Amino acid sequence: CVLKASQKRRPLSRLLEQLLRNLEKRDPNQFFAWPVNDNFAPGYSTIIRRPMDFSTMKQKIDDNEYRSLNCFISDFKLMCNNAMKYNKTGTIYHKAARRLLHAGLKQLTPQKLRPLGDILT
Ligand SMILES: COc1ccc(C(=O)NC2CCC2)cc1-c1cc(C(C)=O)n2cccnc12
Repeated sequence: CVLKASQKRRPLSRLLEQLLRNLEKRDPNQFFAWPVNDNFAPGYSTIIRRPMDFSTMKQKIDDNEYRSLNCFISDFKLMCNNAMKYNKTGTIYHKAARRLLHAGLKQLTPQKLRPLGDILT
């Protein structure tokens, strides 16, 4: 059947949605699913200038804000680094962020992405 214009997704958007779903699986506690709330993280919005979370990344995909895979990867790194900056070493959030960053970047290596073909060029 012919896809309606609204259903037509850019190849990059379809790829990024797939990558996002795989990254979200590495966050079973959903610590990174939504923006961090200052009520649960005192002073968060003064310490972290550029907050990022998976729901915001999903919105940016839907709004076609990512011009490249690298921009997407930068937001993923920003999200993890924010958590390692705000939360002290040894906390569940710092450990979760380090684990998520490590596992996520392994999924985003050129070797893993090359099979996806020329979408990335
Ligand atoms: C969307 O953010 C969250 C959502 C849920 C939870 C959560 O379920 N925390 C329970 C585990 C012990 C309390 C924590 C967070 C959370 C993430 C973070 C991050 C990512 O820094 N955070 C920092 C301080 C306090 N809470 C959090």
